[in-house]
Amino acid sequence: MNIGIIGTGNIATYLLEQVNENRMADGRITAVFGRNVEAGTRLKERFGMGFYTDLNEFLSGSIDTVVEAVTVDAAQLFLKQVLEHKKDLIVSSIGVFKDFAFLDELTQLAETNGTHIYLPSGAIGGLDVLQSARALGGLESVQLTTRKSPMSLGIETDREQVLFDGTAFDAVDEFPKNINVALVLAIAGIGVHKTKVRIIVDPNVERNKHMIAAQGVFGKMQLQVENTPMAANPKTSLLAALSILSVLQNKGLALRIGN
Ligand SMILES: NC(=O)C1=CN([C@@H]2O[C@H](COP(=O)(O)OP(=O)(O)OC[C@H]3O[C@@H](n4cnc5c(N)ncnc54)[C@H](O)[C@@H]3O)[C@@H](O)[C@H]2O)C=CC1
Ligand SMILES: O=C([O-])CC(=O)C(=O)O
Repeated sequence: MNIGIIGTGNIATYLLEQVNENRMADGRITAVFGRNVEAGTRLKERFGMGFYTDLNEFLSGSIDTVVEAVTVDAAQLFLKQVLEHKKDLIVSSIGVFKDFAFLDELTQLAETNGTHIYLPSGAIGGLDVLQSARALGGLESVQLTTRKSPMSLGIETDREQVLFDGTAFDAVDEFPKNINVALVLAIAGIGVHKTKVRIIVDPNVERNKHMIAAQGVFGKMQLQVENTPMAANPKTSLLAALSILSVLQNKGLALRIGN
């Protein structure tokens, strides 16, 4: 598998280390697309992949799978072209699908072109439970409570405070770099308007905590993950980068675990 990455930041660098240096997936990152020439050149010198600032040139090469690791706004610009070039697509900035019509459009494009879109579980879990629970439409409520340090949220405060209490739809606009997990929950569960989100800044926590509570005909679920923030970008949890690596490791295997 020849892998391409869109982005030259924290997740991109982590994947280059794990895949190209440590050989932790059956494939190689052969191309990176980005706008930061200095960062791209540094990555090229260290990991030996091609670096492109022209998306068309990047997508015209021999890559078969593309990992998006930029931002919600940038993902909006690039994702469609990836599928038009008949590449499989793994998305990090899931907030880009706040408008489900865009996800539907991309899904149809993937179907037409015989490719696949992967939405990794990112910094959370429990997506298998939500999908099973909604299989016959009986999932009634999903609530995410995210608790992060001021540093992880990129703000300064010395007191615990609820920063946001509302729907996943509105959370994405206010916290686009922190709440991709709300969107993947909404997609796996009951949608952006019914999925409820609370974001709390807490100077007493070091880890990025996500508590998911769901209820329905199936019963109840409560799941809490306490994530190690990544050194290069504490807004991002290590588990999010690991979940992309896991998609790369499992891609194409005969055995699938979970639904
Ligand atoms: N699904 C999930 O659970 C999680 C998703 N994420 C998301 O993953 C994405 C990547 O995260 P990190 O690597 O930690 O972020 P980062 O901030 O370290 O890297 C983002 C990169 O995007 C590049 N970029 C921004 N706009 C661009 C544009 N228009 N064209 C080209 N490049 C552009 C920046 O130069 C930077 O290199 C972010 O959107 C983040 O919010 C992060 C954590 C969890
Ligand atoms: O990494 C995390 O803990 C969650 C996050 O930033 C996101 O969902 O965007």
